[in-house]
Amino acid sequence: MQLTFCKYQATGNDFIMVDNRHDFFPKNDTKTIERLCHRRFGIGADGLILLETDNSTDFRMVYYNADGREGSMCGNGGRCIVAFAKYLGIIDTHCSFVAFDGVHRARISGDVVALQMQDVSQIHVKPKYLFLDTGSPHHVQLWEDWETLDAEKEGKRLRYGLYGEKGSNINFVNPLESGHFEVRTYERGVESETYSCGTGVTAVAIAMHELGRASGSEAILETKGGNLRVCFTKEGAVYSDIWLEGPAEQVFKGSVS
Ligand SMILES: N[C@H](CCC[C@H](N)C(=O)O)C(=O)O
Repeated sequence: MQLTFCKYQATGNDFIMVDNRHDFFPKNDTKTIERLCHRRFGIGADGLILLETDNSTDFRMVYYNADGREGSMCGNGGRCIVAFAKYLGIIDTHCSFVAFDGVHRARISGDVVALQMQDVSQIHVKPKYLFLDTGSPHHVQLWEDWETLDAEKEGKRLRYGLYGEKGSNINFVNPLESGHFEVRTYERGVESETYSCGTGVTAVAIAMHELGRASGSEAILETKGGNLRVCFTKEGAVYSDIWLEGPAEQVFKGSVS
């Protein structure tokens, strides 16, 4: 298979982007997707994303984790595909697209993409952590010994220990000054720590607000790959108008056979 692709990154969360509007991509070939994402044997990426046609929105996003399996929503990937759609000339500055968890609106200005996430109403608050779904499942836990945190080891332990085979993404949080949080994320499907996770920082912003650690309706999340901004409104128990904003850029183009 001759495959042309573009490589994108958003705060260090990186993706292989493929224009699949002609429906040529072997979507059930888990092994090929895994190999393309492999950092030694392939292009290297945290995930692979297909841009496809959709009848009622500007395009469809199909997201695969680096293990080759179709994942749930990806916030950073969602921001990258908006930049890709702009590059392909499909959209201008505003768009809507459909993904795993429904329709998203987005806007792009320079290299900054803001993406609207689905409303969140179910938040499980446990004594040591919170669990919520922001398009993907997320465990959010405050972590005290930040400097010595082994996110890879602890993430794997919680991902399998608490959530079994289906798993969850695991976020560790270090509160900084008001409304600012440092976040490290272990991603299921990649099965390691990534530089940043969009649905993850969205979950962290909401979880911190829920715990009363972020009084306003905005949070700045500092990840290994840079800063992201999440804003939202809360009415009753529902978080709505949730926007995830930050940089997303094309890194290179290429082809593989
Ligand atoms: N990196 C992604 C999250 C992918 C979620 C994926 N790991 C799964 O649970 O299927 C993001 O920016 O939101």
